[in-house]
Amino acid sequence: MPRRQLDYSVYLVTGREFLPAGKDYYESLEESLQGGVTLVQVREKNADTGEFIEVARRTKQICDKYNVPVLINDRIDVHLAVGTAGIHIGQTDCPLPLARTLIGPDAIIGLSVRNVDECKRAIEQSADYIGIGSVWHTSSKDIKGRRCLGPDGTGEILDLLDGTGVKAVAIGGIHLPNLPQLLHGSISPKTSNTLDGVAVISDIVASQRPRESASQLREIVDSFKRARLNLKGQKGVFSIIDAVDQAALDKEYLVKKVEGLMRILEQETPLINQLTNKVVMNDSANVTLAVGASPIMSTNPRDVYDLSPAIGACLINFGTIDDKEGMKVAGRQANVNRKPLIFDPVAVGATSFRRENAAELLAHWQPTIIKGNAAEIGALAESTEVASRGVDAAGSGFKDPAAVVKALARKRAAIIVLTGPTDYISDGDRVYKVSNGSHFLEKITGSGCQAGTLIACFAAASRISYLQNNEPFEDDSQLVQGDMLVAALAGILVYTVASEAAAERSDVKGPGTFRSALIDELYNLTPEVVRHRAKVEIL
Ligand SMILES: Cc1ncc(COP(=O)(O)OP(=O)(O)O)c(N)n1
Ligand SMILES: Cc1nc(C(=O)O)sc1CCOP(=O)(O)O
Repeated sequence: MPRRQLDYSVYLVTGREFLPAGKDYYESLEESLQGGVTLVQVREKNADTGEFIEVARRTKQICDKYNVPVLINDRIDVHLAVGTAGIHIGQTDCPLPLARTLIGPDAIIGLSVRNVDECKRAIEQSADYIGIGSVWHTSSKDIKGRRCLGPDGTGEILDLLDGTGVKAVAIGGIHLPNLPQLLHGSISPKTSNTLDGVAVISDIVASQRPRESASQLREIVDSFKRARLNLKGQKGVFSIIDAVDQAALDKEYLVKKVEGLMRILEQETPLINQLTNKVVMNDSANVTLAVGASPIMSTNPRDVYDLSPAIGACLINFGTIDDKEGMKVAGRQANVNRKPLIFDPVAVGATSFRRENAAELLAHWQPTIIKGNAAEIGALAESTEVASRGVDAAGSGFKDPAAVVKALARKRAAIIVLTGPTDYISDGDRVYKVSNGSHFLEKITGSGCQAGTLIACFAAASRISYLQNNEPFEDDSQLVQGDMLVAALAGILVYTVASEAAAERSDVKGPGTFRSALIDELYNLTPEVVRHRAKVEIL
């Protein structure tokens, strides 16, 4: 007979040592169950056996009232003494096959997994579920010397579970503000497998109001699961929001969408916060104004925190990486406030310093759109193709650029924009190819950065368009609202079409005059010109 199925959605791991002063453990437990905790693990690191059994017994008594199963951390004897649903064991605890022999076929066994190899073993040994961790830094356990997996590392492990029946929760540093980031960022790149739930200690146990803490986590997990059910079969990361009939998805449809976004920018003037490099700051602010949006270049951590609710989108361009703390706060708050977050990882492959900083930022927040040239996208995709071929000016640097952007979009759960003489944009499902542009773009500094700025402007417009026109779609768990694939296309198309118009002007004699003409052409660009010139292919 198959073992009973548990609901892993919000998995409370207990920790009496983390209770706020004056809060009783059993009272906190009961409140968290009322908030919607679906599974409880009794974890006692300092109690002797008698005390552990007593705590587990009373915990089970309370959980039984709410029909919530209880598992025991590490101790098979305590599980047997209390008659709980099963155990959770770590890599250095009783080996799983032996534990299975001792506790019988009906009990649940969960196993901690820190990497792909441990996950393979857990599957071979028929674990019921795995606890993947630590996702982020945690103060609830000493994880010194261990690399935090981040959402993407979690997703790599989830890929192995698809079709195995083994369930998965993530653990370590999970709190309400980073939960949507984790759920989306861990969608597995190859199979689109997702977490079955999240395991937390401090977010609930250390709370003065565990009922509210549990219920807020539960709302987000439930909403995410409902959204994934609605999306069955769709692999794109953000196509969800503005899901369109595939038959309607032609160039005509896309250009019409871009035109609509251009009008919204002019009417609504969204504020775009740009943490960008010193070389391009002035031009980035000017192109923002030229398309109708409003620039602000704030980097101070306190300031970006306060600004976040008011902005339409946030751009993080880490050209000179002077303001990492501000970048961390701005990106995290963009996630928390569900604002589009555009990441331009300038020269990320060039030095280990840049690679490490990009990894740190990407573990801290979830970008909506990542824009880069071939070398940058190659570095993020961990591809050696561009480095070994050299970025040739006539191509993208990749043999199959469409496949690269598609795979990276799935890996990072973000829209990927690969810029170059031809631009490629993907959400992991669809790929758009844009062949507009001018050779002058390579002759001015910061053209890629300006493209990133315009993508941020149109992402803000797309969000506004969604809020004006659409029924809310599982808002609790969505990282952003609006069609971000079309937004990325709009940013690229408007920029490259304006560059063509600028290059054709008789007063443009070289890069200097081109630079000014480009701002003028962006300012004067009409939807009709975009329609007329657009060279967009749907691959
Ligand atoms: C759900 C879940 N996942 C992982 C762990 C960690 O277990 P373990 O590796 O045994 O470490 P300790 O909890 O014993 O410190 C867990 N407890 N629960
Ligand atoms: C018990 C535990 N195990 C981890 C692992 O990585 O295996 S992290 C962790 C602590 C989780 O606590 P919090 O939710 O407060 O971060």
